[in-house]
Amino acid sequence: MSEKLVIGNWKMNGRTGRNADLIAALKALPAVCRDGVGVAPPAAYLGQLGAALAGTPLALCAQDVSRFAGDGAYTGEVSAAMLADLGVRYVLVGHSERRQYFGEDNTVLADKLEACRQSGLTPVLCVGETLAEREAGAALTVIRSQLSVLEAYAGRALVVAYEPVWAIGTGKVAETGQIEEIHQEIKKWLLQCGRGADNIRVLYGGSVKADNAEAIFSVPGVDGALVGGASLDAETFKSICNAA
Ligand SMILES: O=C[C@H](O)COP(=O)(O)O
Repeated sequence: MSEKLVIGNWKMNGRTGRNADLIAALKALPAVCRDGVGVAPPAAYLGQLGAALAGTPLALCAQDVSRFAGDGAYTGEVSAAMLADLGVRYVLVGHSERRQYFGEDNTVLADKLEACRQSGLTPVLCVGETLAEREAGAALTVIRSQLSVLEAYAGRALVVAYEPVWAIGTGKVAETGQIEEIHQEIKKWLLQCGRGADNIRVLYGGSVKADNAEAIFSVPGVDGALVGGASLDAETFKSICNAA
């Protein structure tokens, strides 16, 4: 896709005052940039950001969603319907930190994808290999297995994010050749599954910073970025958005 999408994933960071400053700075981005920019705050701040972003082209995103679609006795959970009610457009599904710390597997993720579909949310399915898997030559096998959850996903709206686990928060960005290879493979897989890969953005994530964003965005097949740490600094995130 030609128009890039950049999502800032704040992870478990933020306080009301700091959030307001960050959003005020992002609202000052040129309109052409704001169209393809999303912010994923912790669930606790979705209401604050929803109000702050209302009427702007900046997209409200969620970092996670409950696998349970209906209201009910699921203490601590936030449903897709609630996210939609708050104005959320994109939801991260299967981020490597959810897979690592919360044991999320394809069974759980299939439910989350379906919950997103039912509420009209666009899931951002995150895939990526660990360093051990890459060194064992298993990167593509792992990614294909993670993508296989899409075989049961009936929704049309979809974004995929390739995030090599070894590049997340480490400062070690994947080489452009590695990024291009995996993005092309993901698109090929999507096509083989009968999905129009031209309509599905594939983002890169993992140590995207102001000084490497332009090179990453120029890699064929890269349709945007999922940015973690660098999205917490307004000026850095703005530089990344401008590079897109
Ligand atoms: O969701 C974002 C990714 O985990 C990348 O994080 P990072 O930019 O801090 O490496």
